[in-house]
Amino acid sequence: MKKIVLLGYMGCGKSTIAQNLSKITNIPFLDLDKCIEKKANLSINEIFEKYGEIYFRKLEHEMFVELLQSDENTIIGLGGGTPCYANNHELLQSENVISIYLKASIDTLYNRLIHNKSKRPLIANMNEEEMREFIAKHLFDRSFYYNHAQHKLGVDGRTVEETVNDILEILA
Ligand SMILES: Nc1ncnc2c1ncn2[C@@H]1O[C@H](COP(=O)(O)OP(=O)(O)OP(=O)(O)O)[C@@H](O)[C@H]1O
Ligand SMILES: O=C(O)C1=C[C@@H](O)[C@@H](O)[C@H](O)C1
Ligand SMILES: [Mg+2]
Repeated sequence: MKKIVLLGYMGCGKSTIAQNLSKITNIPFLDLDKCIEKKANLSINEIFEKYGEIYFRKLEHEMFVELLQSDENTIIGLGGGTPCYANNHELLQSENVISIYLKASIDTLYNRLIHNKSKRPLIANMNEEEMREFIAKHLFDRSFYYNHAQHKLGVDGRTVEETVNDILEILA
């Protein structure tokens, strides 16, 4: 069964794009962060606070493998860090997977995340200057893993509809 896997940095639009793609294609969408929250019965913030990031990464890997093994066609929106831990980046190239990196610039990410950081524990407590520098360095470190995706789509200046259409072209 095919899995359409969307990946990229926090705020690149994985959840938003996946929801819209799901409506058009009628393929169910599963958000990895939400699946982890449901299984743990805790928010991502609570998992980080109570058990730490390493434990979160373990749950994240297990849930990613579980979602890939289901025998349904699904759209999976990864967490921002998912490809960068365990061997998750290798799973992006599995046979039944179509993986798509939603590639956003530092400016796009900063402008989106500055208004929307409270539910993202890695940046929740940063001021504006710290956040810009953090995103720049972090994106650089993570790009190696994101670039294991089979397809890359630039999302700067693109509307949700345009990006969804770009994905439909990849799937055609
Ligand atoms: N053209 C666009 N495409 C996608 N999202 C957009 C766009 N313009 C604005 N946004 C907004 O960017 C924000 C971040 O998007 P979203 O939460 O989908 O990102 P994410 O990649 O799922 O982040 P996270 O990894 O933290 O879950 C949302 O508030 C969304 O509405
Ligand atoms: O970029 C990251 O490492 C994260 C992104 C979010 O989707 C969550 O998975 C969590 O907040 C960690
Ligand atoms: Mg999301």
